[in-house]
Amino acid sequence: MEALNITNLCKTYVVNKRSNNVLRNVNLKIEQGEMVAVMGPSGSGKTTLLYTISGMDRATAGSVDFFGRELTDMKGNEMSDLRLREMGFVFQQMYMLKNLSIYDNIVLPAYQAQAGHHKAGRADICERAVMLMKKLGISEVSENAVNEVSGGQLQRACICRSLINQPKIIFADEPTGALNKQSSGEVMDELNRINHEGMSILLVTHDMKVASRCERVLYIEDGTIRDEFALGKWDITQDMRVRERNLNDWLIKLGW
Ligand SMILES: Nc1ncnc2c1ncn2[C@@H]1O[C@H](COP(=O)(O)OP(=O)(O)OP(=O)(O)O)[C@@H](O)[C@H]1O
Repeated sequence: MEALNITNLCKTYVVNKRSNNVLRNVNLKIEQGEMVAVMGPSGSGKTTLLYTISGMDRATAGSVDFFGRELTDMKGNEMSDLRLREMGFVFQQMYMLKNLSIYDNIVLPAYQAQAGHHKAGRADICERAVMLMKKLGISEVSENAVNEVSGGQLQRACICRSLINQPKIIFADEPTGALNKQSSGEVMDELNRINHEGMSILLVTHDMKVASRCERVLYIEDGTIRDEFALGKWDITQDMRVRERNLNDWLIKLGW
């Protein structure tokens, strides 16, 4: 089944009466369980694509079918609700609330999703958070404040937060952009693991190492998908250097 079917997606920003056609007729399908990277030059529209697909920005034209539902004509509150319950987000700037512990940050979206309902589900939420923190190796910092953990731990906490409502897809915008090489590798190990468990992931990156762990890489230029490269699903037995080399050769041909 397709997680996303995007047809003729356009996004135009108007600033000081000047139009900037940032996305121009983007067509794209993402299968359920796929892990896809978006690369391309700075300003080519990568983040805009992620924001427009996920309804954080309104599309100017075109269609976004998300598991059989059209998103572009959804009302604002309906869209926010769907984002909260069915989409997970991981950003370069981690946007954690500084006055809350790591645990409280992780459970917050689940409490939001429960607002108006009775509190019986709180034990479930706690169980899910504990399980996720264990899985991502951050149990020991669960009560720490946001400024008392490393960048890698913080990003792993953000991944826990993105998963707390059991979404259908994860959107990640430069998830390793603020991390050193080792933490970046650890965060990607987790995203790969989550993907192997069936989660669909669409991520934006400038980093070839990150993209080479994805199944498919899209190259966006001037707001259109110029080309794509199928790497196949990564598994631990494959030589990452070969994937990186193949991806690098393709990117060089595109003038990256
Ligand atoms: N909210 C906005 N209002 C007006 N213009 C915007 C807005 N967001 C992005 N843009 C413009 O859209 C274009 C694409 O921006 P976008 O952030 O999508 O590029 P990108 O490919 O993600 O770039 P980078 O790799 O540098 O992060 C740029 O020209 C940018 O100035």
